[in-house]
Amino acid sequence: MKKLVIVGCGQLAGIVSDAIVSGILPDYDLVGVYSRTTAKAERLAGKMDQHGKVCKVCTSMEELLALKPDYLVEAASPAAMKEFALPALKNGTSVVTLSIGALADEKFREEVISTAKANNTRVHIVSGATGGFDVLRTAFLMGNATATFFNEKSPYALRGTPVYENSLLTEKKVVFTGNAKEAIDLFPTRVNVAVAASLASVGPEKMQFAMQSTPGFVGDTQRVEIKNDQVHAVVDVYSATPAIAGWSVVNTLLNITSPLVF
Ligand SMILES: NC(=O)C1=CN([C@@H]2O[C@H](COP(=O)(O)OP(=O)(O)OC[C@H]3O[C@@H](n4cnc5c(N)ncnc54)[C@H](O)[C@@H]3O)[C@@H](O)[C@H]2O)C=CC1
Ligand SMILES: O=C([O-])CC(=O)C(=O)O
Repeated sequence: MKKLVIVGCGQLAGIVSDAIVSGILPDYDLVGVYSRTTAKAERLAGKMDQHGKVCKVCTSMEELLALKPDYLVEAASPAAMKEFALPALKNGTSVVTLSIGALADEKFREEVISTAKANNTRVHIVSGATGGFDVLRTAFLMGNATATFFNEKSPYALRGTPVYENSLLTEKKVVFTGNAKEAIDLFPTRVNVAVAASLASVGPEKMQFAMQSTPGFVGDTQRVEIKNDQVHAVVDVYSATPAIAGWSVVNTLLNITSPLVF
């Protein structure tokens, strides 16, 4: 059995813990959880307890890592990923991350890579709200690739960001164009998906990114397009809710222990 812990006990973490309870991840014991709001970690651990599973509520990262987990699911935020990835990797704990935006910072990414190598650990980048990383990587490896990313969302999903204005409630507008690095700098918790697709292919600086706000739109469209001399591939995912990102963690955890790897 692999020892698993979760950092960040919100909506997506709940999908992972439900998968454990329902027996979809039989190779994992969820031994500990940690969240900034301890009540959320207690709620998640309480659910495990109801199903006869012992899961410790930790009040610090040190306490969580002292459980010597094999895998840590990061479902908190890119800021949390920046804070916790290196201590986890040094602890012998591999990281499965949703907050891939943290890795757009090249210096941090290089530190993560060297720390993982030195400690025989790995960072697993989940497909999140998109997918097709196999075809993106393959087309990139063939050479001469260019790639673009398009995200469509509701104006309500942009409240609290620098691009929000009331006119978005009635007018369709492309609110941002730039590269994936610039996008995550402007929307630090909302475009992890674009950074992930860029790391699988042309890199954060070379992935062209556009975000469109559409009145009345529900959910998200994430469309990645890659072209080289021979290949033109489009990965176009619409999702009514962010649940797909939580399920992509379940998929990655399954792949880690499966004899057949996708
Ligand atoms: N790769 C992808 O396609 C996607 C990635 N995400 C990422 O997944 C993360 C989790 O998403 P949700 O579950 O919807 O968010 P949420 O807001 O429901 O849950 C996040 C939880 O983490 C906790 N948290 C935040 N910072 C923390 C810290 N430094 N230490 C400990 N706990 C901390 C919060 O208190 C909260 O309980 C998001 O922040 C985002 O970065 C979300 C959607 C798609
Ligand atoms: O727009 C979305 O739903 C994807 C998202 O939150 C992210 O990539 O962080």
